[in-house]
Amino acid sequence: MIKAIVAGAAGRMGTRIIHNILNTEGIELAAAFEKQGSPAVGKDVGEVIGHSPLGIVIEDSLEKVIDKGDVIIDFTFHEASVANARINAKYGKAMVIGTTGFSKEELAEIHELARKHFPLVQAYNMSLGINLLYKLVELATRVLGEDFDIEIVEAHHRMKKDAPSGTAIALANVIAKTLGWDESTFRFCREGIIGERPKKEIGIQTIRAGEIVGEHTVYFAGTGERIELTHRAASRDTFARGAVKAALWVVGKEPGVYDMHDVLGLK
Ligand SMILES: NC(=O)C1=CN([C@@H]2O[C@H](COP(=O)(O)OP(=O)(O)OC[C@H]3O[C@@H](n4cnc5c(N)ncnc54)[C@H](OP(=O)(O)O)[C@@H]3O)[C@@H](O)[C@H]2O)C=CC1
Ligand SMILES: O=C(O)C1=N[C@H](C(=O)O)C[C@H](O)C1
Repeated sequence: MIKAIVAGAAGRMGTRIIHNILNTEGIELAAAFEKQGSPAVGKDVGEVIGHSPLGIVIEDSLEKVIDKGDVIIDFTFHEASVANARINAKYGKAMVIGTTGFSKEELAEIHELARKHFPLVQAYNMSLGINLLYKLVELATRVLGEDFDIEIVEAHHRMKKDAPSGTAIALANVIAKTLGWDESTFRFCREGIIGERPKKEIGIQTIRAGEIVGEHTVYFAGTGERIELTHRAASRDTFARGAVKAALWVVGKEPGVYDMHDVLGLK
């Protein structure tokens, strides 16, 4: 039985990840923690996530619980995930990180720590559908190439702290890599007299509204025709299921950086 430690246990994703762990064979909740000072600290995790009591109290740091688990599942905040990866480098537990909003330096540090000290699944989107969408977008980009204008639109709930979404950035990276372009072609917003659209540009636009769980559309617009590839997440359980699958997969792997394509056998 794999023992999981959940970071950000009272958060939107942490809550759904714990429910999914409780409903999945082969994995159990060993511990949960939250940010220092969170009202959830000291409470039974079951009470916090809307479940019957589980006999596990939410702690306020990874260090206090890390000995109890085989894998840490972290969907928190960029700085918190970096701090947790640093702590875990001393223990070598498997890790699943779904957090978004990292700077390049932060992500590079997490990957470097993982390559040396622990197996890590890191992905900005753990749903099966989005991971298939990456493949479909790669194919469409290859076929339609530079003749079509490519734009990404992402929409999320009003509580989301980072923009654009990690998934939108990942989609832009798939497109850029396929075309042999780099990040200088990413165009994050437009305003004013912007002139005609350059050919070598990937637009990335953000909507923040209400309770939208997560939507991504990639437009391929050419002369006389347009293709739109859209993924809509209807519930956070789609991401949580992926995270639990990743946790089951990553325990026992060699130190290194893996993604959901490894987990889902899409490589
Ligand atoms: N990869 C994927 O498939 C998905 C990724 N995400 C990403 O996951 C992250 C979390 O999203 P979401 O659950 O909506 O956000 P929430 O803000 O609801 O949850 C994050 C939780 O982590 C807590 N937290 C912050 N710092 C720490 C810390 N140092 N130690 C422990 N807990 C901490 C927060 O506490 P407090 O509120 O007190 O700050 C909060 O309870 C985001 O980056 C989001 O983009 C989301 C969905 C899917
Ligand atoms: O914050 C969210 O909610 C989500 N964040 C991820 C991202 O930034 O790509 C994935 C998902 O769309 C939900």
